[in-house]
Amino acid sequence: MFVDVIYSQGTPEQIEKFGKPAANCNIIGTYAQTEIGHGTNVRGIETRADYDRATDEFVLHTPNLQAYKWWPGGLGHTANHAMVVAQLYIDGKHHGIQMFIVQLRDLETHMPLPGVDIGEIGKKLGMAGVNQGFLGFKRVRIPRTNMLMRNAKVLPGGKFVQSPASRLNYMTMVFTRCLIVNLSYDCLLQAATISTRYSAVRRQSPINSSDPEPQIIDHVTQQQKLFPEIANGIAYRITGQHMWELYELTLKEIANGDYTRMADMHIVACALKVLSTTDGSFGVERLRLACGGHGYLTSTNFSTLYGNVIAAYTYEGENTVLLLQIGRYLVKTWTQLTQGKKMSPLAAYLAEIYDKPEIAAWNDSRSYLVKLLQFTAANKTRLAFENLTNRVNGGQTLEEASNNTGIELTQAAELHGRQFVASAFLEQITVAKKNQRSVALNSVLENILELYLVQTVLRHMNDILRFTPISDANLRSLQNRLELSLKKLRPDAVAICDGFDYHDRVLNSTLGCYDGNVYERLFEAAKKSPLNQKPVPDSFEKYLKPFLKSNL
Ligand SMILES: CCCCCCCCCCCCC/C=C/C(=O)SCCNC(=O)CCNC(=O)[C@H](O)C(C)(C)COP(=O)(O)OP(=O)(O)OC[C@H]1O[C@@H](n2cnc3c(N)ncnc32)[C@H](O)[C@@H]1OP(=O)(O)O
Ligand SMILES: Cc1cc2nc3c(=O)[nH]c(=O)nc-3n(C[C@H](O)[C@H](O)[C@H](O)COP(=O)(O)OP(=O)(O)OC[C@H]3O[C@@H](n4cnc5c(N)ncnc54)[C@H](O)[C@@H]3O)c2cc1C
Repeated sequence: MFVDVIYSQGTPEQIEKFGKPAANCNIIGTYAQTEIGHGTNVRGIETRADYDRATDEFVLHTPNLQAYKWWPGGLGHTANHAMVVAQLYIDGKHHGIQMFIVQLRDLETHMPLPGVDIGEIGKKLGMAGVNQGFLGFKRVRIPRTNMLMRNAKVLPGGKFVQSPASRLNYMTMVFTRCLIVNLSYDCLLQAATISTRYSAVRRQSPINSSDPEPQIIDHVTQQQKLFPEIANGIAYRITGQHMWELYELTLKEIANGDYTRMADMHIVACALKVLSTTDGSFGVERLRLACGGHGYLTSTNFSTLYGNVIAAYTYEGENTVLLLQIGRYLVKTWTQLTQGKKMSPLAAYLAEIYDKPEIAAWNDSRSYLVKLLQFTAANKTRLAFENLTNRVNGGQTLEEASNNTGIELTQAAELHGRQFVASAFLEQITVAKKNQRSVALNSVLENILELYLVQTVLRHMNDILRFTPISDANLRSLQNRLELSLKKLRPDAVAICDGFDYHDRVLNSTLGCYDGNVYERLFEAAKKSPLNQKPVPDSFEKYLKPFLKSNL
């Protein structure tokens, strides 16, 4: 984030002075925005940067404990620089949040510089490899030229020049949200590889009592735990590529002074970050649970994967807050529809359904499943819009009405995200089929798409049933399609996971190794336990023996 924000929002001189050394790891920076008192509400942060005209410097100051930077990765003991997000004041006048490059530690001794109070924030649920830190400033001075000034500027003498687009300084958060989609599917597909390989090795509970114990992967309920997660991970891998293409296009247009795509890019990044971390977190846990007791051992590495992905549910925009951002966008879009305004491509489906508010008769096509999700998302948006409007008409401010409509707004937002992923996945697979020479690969990918769409529609059936005339026969056909797609995926499941090509060292799991020797690896890992280094632990003489002899 430190490198990205300099390259995307720094001047050429700042890129030369800080960006290149940071990219080369000659300096190590962190992105210090969150404070102990504020994370979501960026505009509420309290660290100050006051411009001193006499010395042409900024004075960075932490006015109180709540203003201490808290959480930035690497800040505790690794970084020697930080991109500090602070409120800018010139002659006491507030000019919003800006970004300031601050050196924190001596480059030779790594000692904190004068006025810098810095340290580590303590043990976490996961991400043991990252030292999160705290940071307080006592009137630390930095040159004026250390404020990122590609967009907003402070000229010598203190004249402030406004950024051409107010949210440009949020673009690094958008970039990181896109990165997090990669992180989420990566964790999910690693967990799917571990759990699928283990399910092909583990034998348990004969299906016919006269038969030998089958591989647990042949229990259909086990397939229902594993295969939808493989489909989810591939869905985010493929739609994530589409998201990155949008991101690169947005950057190109920003470089040409065109900021119009930023709003849609923000919403796409919010949607995919929320859905991929939500599905990634619950998917890793479901895959762990699919391994029975052994899944509870840390040697399986599920806890590391879970710790990594569940953190991303919160950081870079807590998921509920990002859903509310999408909800805000949906209400704004629906308002524009009532005013007859033109829609951007991201909202084209809303315009289509607004103009033609009935859904076509059921058919078994995959595109119909996408239509079901779009129709439901549009009607959830309509309902939220109507209830919010009634609240405003009843005298509430727009903000109060939005808060009171928050539940429906987040539900509409999730469905907006689901239809985005479903339609992008369908589109990408359709394109891939045309370009693909391998018929076998086509049928595997098509079956994964089928599984993804059917399970997503079944997951949201309570909302779909509210707005569409789905019959019992239609529901039965969906259940049959689910069971058929699981059955079709069964012979390819292990090969698909092998195709993700995770090395044993990366999976780092006693259950997920390529050779499938799980019991030997479980036992080998147990033997390495410190508690097994001698037959009688020290605690026997110290505690257990006196306990056994005592008369409680
Ligand atoms: C093998 C693969 C490996 C990959 C490895 C990848 C690893 C990745 C690891 C990443 C590690 C990251 C570690 C974590 C870092 C952090 O957490 S950094 C801190 C992150 N903090 C946040 O994200 C804070 C979240 N809060 C916000 O973003 C904002 O406060 C808000 C919620 C968006 C609200 O902002 P505010 O300024 O109050 O705006 P609003 O009043 O709500 O809306 C005003 C308009 O602005 C529009 N808008 C908001 N944000 C953006 C944006 N980013 N871009 C464009 N536009 C934006 C918003 O839509 C409103 O528009 P209108 O409705 O038209 O007015
Ligand atoms: C592992 C990890 C690494 C991190 N790394 C960094 C980093 O490198 N740099 C950095 O700057 N920060 C970092 N963060 C901080 C992270 O960005 C914040 O934790 C995150 O933005 C959430 O803010 P918060 O913690 O203040 O939670 P809060 O915003 O206080 O959220 C608490 C609850 O309040 C709710 N809430 C908040 N606002 C609203 C609203 N408007 N409407 C409805 N509900 C709301 C939330 O939904 C949530 O349920 C990291 C955090 C973690 C966990």
